[in-house]
Amino acid sequence: MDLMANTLLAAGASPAMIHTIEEIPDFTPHIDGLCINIGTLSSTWLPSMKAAATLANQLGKPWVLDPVAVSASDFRLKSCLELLNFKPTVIRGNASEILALSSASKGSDKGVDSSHRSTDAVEAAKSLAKSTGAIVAVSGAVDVITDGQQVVGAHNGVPMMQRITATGCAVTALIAAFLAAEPLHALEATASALSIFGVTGEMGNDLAKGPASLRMHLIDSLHGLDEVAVISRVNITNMP
Ligand SMILES: Nc1ncnc2c1ncn2[C@@H]1O[C@H](COP(=O)(O)OP(=O)(O)OP(=O)(O)O)[C@@H](O)[C@H]1O
Ligand SMILES: Cc1ncsc1CCO
Ligand SMILES: [Mg+2]
Repeated sequence: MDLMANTLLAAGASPAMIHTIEEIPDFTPHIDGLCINIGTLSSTWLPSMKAAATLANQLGKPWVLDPVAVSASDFRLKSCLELLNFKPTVIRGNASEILALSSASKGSDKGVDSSHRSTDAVEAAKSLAKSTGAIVAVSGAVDVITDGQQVVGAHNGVPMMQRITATGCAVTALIAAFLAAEPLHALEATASALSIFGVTGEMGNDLAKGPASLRMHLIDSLHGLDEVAVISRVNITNMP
């Protein structure tokens, strides 16, 4: 939650981290985008997630689902499948998560980190996009983004981003912010958020000594990002 909120602030967005069901009706009308993350799922938070998604849909606001460790327990898998009925605009997960969600099955994965490559989840991502109507993004060395037909790759980032917890959660939150700015262009917003986050990882890595200082320099790089760095570094391609 810390990294997610600070990533959003560095990008110029205005985060609020809300869990209590009593607060959903008061907070949700103020949103421009919603991020639902099941990382620390509980049986009391799930109804709040459904209530927030319902309101976002009624308000015509985009929302993003992060299916953290979806295949690690029956409760997570069932909860995620239920959340899909609330029509997320975008689903962003690592390859293991997208493979499991697409096949609606529990895997052999041990937890929140991926044991698959994003490029091995392209067909699963396309299938999930087609069955849900969502844009599906698979993070990894190449971030893969698809609407079920078109597939694009965002090639920025550094491997050490995997050594900081919640970089995936943070980029999902950034996708929500980009969707809030470009609600009619969900695929472009998603690819841009992933690419920009990767660029700030690259810039941060140039200054970092390890994961802890990368975390700090990544946030600083996002805060200080300018058009020159974006234009010279962003690397998004069509994938066959
Ligand atoms: N090998 C890599 N090379 C470059 N960038 C990477 C690599 N692996 C991950 N990334 C980047 O790190 C970020 C997090 O992606 P990752 O796939 O690790 O998410 P995740 O498993 O959901 O993370 P978490 O659960 O810790 O939030 C993304 O921006 C992704 O592009
Ligand atoms: C480590 C961890 N545990 C639940 S959520 C989370 C952050 C990475 O997904
Ligand atoms: Mg994750």
